[in-house]
Amino acid sequence: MPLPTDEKIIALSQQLLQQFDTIFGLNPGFRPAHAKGIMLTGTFTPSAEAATLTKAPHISRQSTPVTVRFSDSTGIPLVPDNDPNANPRGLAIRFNLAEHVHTDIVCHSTDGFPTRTGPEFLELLKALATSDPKNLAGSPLEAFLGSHPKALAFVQAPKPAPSSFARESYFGVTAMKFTNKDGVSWFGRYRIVPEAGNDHLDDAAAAAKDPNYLMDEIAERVAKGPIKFKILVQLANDGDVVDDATNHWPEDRKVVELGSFALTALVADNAQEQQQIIFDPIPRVGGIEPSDDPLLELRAAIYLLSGRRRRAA
Ligand code: HEM
Repeated sequence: MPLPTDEKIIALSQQLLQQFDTIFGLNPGFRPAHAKGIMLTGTFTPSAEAATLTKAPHISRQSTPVTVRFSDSTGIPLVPDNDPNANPRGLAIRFNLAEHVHTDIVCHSTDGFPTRTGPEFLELLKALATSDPKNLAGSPLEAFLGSHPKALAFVQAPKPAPSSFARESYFGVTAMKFTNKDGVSWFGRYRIVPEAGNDHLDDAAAAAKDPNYLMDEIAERVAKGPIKFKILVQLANDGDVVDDATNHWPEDRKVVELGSFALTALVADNAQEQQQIIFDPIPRVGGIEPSDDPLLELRAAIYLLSGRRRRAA
């Protein structure tokens, strides 16, 4: 996971990290976003049709060990799981191909993102830091959302709390370019879908939950049996915009099943492993390349810089 050499990306990454620190405070050893989480291990099995889409190594093997991290939003390590700001939830998946060789998927539970670029996202964070969410009239946040309809749509999109991390769907949001062994390529976006089905709580039911209900529930669930998800890829048609995380493709687009994974255990030394692992939004594996979406290289730099800081804490 190399750091980009582009100094503008590094400078913007540092500014974004600083802005998260301003909003959530400094919490050494924790992530500045998606701070509260839990890690599990399991196995990925490719589908029969996956090889038509990509020649990636985890698709040509019978199975691959995976490590996943479920998380709440915000940079607050003790955010209550039933705090409305804990949405969207995060899911990061690592396919362990060999010792120190891996490829990741990083996704969250809302299908989209508020801004197309990093500088715009920084503007949004700055507006957030200088506005009172309970009194938006005349605030910088109101001005930003008023002039950025996609950001407004993201903020207004329903984000109900799930009854379990295992009853939520997660979206890759940024498109990837998949290439099969014949050299044929498609752009696609990941969708991670729970075998148990989606199940969301209404506000009253969420408010009545324990502040640690999601972390506790997933530990209890995995002790009883495997937790399964399908990994799907929604494919772009020719002409669809493939470099803009705020742009949705119509629901009639073809969806291919890449495979499924079953989680079977909690990671031992969970807190220590969470501090160590740094997920990478860029796949860095043959057969799956990043699209030109400007968020990808920026996020790869930020997650690495942030992860180094976390490890050193
Ligand atoms: C400019 C856009 C974005 C910025 C600045 C940003 C920032 C961050 C930062 C600073 C972290 C902590 C990384 C670490 O310390 O390891 C993080 C983690 C995370 N982000 Fe983003 N993010 C962005 C876009 C996205 C998008 C589009 C998604 C969903 C597709 C997403 C999902 C996640 C998830 C799931 C994690 C937790 C990963 C883990 O468990 O280690 N982020 N983000």
